Amino acid sequence: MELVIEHLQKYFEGKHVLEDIDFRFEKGKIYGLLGRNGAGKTTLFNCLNQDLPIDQGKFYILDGNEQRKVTTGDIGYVLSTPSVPEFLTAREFLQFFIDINQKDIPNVKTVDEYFDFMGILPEDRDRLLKDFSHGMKNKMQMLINFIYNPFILLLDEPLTSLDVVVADEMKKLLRKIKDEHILIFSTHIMELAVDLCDEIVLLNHGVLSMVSKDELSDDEFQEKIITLLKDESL
Ligand SMILES: Nc1ncnc2c1ncn2[C@@H]1O[C@H](COP(=O)(O)OP(=O)(O)OP(=O)(O)O)[C@@H](O)[C@H]1O
Repeated sequence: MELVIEHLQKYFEGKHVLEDIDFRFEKGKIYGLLGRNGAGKTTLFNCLNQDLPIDQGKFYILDGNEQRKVTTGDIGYVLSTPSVPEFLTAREFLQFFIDINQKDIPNVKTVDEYFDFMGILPEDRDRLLKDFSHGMKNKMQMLINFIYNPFILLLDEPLTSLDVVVADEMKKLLRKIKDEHILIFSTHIMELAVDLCDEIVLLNHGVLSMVSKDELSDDEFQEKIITLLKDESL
């Protein structure tokens, strides 16, 4: 299965942010999306998640020879600024999420099993989410996405605010689930992208392009990416 994007364009008040996104994301891979500040990574995610209307082009899922629309159930989106209902406790939020999505969640576990899985401490489980740190809110967001298990997961700088232990667990988890998913991961941390991702994709001047690693070492590959981003910004 593939996520196919054809000639997608997005403007904001005359600013042409996404000029011609034409790309195929394949199941079974983690894609690292790199681009300079303001390149349009979040805008692309918002378009794919159908939070923003696109101005031109289309995107769809290709399953064998069958094309089908991307539905909201196909996509999970972990935002860089986590958005959680602050007036609920972690337990209330998770229970509510499970209740309303029960029919779409295979092998539902107990709320505490999910908290254990995500490393959310017992003393935090009944606290209001408004008192959670940025990283803890991020963990809650990641958790509901892992539970819902959408085919495509868009991750907008998700590991940046997690502590090193959780970030490492998340990396392992992403590697574990990648065979059945398309994972697109935006980050400014080059080492993370090179370490975690199967493919590096650059967004620059409104266009996506894949960077081939060839026979390069990790260090040489990182140099190549920086050079490309610098050159293309001229
Ligand atoms: N709702 C909006 N209205 C107007 N302009 C917007 C809107 N959202 C984004 N933009 C503009 O689109 C461009 C791309 O923004 P976007 O947030 O997608 O970039 P990014 O690659 O995610 O950046 P960063 O790496 O800094 O987070 C920027 O110039 C931004 O100002």
